Amino acid sequence: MSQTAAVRPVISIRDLKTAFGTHVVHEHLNLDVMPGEILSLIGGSGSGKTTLLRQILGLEHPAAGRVEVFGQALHDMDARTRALLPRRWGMLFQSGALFSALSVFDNVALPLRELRALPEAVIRDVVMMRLAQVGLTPGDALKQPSDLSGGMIKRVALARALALDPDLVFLDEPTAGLDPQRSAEFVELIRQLNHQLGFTVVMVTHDVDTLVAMSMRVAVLAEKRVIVCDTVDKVMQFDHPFIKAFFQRELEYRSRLSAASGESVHGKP
Ligand SMILES: Nc1ncnc2c1ncn2[C@@H]1O[C@H](COP(=O)(O)OP(=O)(O)OP(=O)(O)O)[C@@H](O)[C@H]1O
Repeated sequence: MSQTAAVRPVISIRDLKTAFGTHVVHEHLNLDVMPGEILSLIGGSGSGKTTLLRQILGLEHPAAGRVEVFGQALHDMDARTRALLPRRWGMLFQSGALFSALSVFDNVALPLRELRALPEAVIRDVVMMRLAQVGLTPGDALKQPSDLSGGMIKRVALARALALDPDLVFLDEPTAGLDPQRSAEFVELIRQLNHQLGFTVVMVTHDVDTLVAMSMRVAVLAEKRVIVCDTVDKVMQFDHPFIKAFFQRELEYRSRLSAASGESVHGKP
C-alpha cells in the first residue's frame, strides 16, 4: 500500500442528507478532511455551513448518509466512545465566548478541570504552557476577560480550545472583530501552532484575507453539497456565481498585481 493510501481522513462525510422537515439543507454531500490540514468552509448565507459543523459535532442526525470522525461513524458509536469525542476537539467561537466571571487562568483551566482527573499542579503547568503558546504572559493569567483587548480575548479562547491538546480544532470566524494588523497576527499564530502541534483545522469564515492566508484547502457549499474542495487558487478559478462574488476583490487585486509586474502572480507577498 502506498503512503498516501494509508492516510485516513480525520473527517469523512459520504452522501450526507440533512433535512428539517421538508427543508433539505444538504443532499449527496461529500467531504474529506485530512490530518493536519487547515480546511475552510465557505458558502452563501443559509447554505448550511453551521449545520454541517453541527453534523460533524454529532449535534444533528443525518437523514441519510454517513459522518465519520477519527475513523468512526458518529451514529454507530457506543455512548461511551461518543462521550469521549469532545476531548479530542477544541472550538474557538466567533466572540471568544469566555466566561466573564472567571479569570483568564480559570477560563483556560476549565476543560482540564472538567476531566476531574488532573491534580491542580498539572492543570497549572498546562494552562501556563498554553498561555505562553498563544503569546500571553503569566501576568495575563490573573486578568479578567473585561480587562482584555479583542486580540487578547481571541488568544485566551484559543488557549482554552487547545487545553486538551486536541486533534481537531473548529474555528468560527476566527478573526471577526479584529483590525487588519491583529487579524494578520492571529492568523500567523494559528498557522504556527497548526505546524508545531499538528492538529487539523476546520474553519468557517467570510473573511477573504483570513481564508487566503490560512487555508490549505477550501470547501464550497452550494446547491446543498460541496461543489468544489481544492486549494484557494484552484477554487478561485471555479466557475460559480457565489465563488466569483466571494473572491471578486481578491481576483481584482491579483489581476492588478499581475498587470503591474507583467507576469502571473499566484498570491500576495
Ligand atoms: N434547527 C433548525 N430547524 C429548522 N431549520 C434550520 C435549523 N437549523 C438550520 N436551519 C436552516 O438550515 C439552513 C442552513 O442554515 P445554516 O445556519 O447551517 O446556514 P449557514 O451557511 O451557516 O448560514 P450563515 O452564513 O448565514 O450563518 C437555513 O435555511 C436555516 O434556516
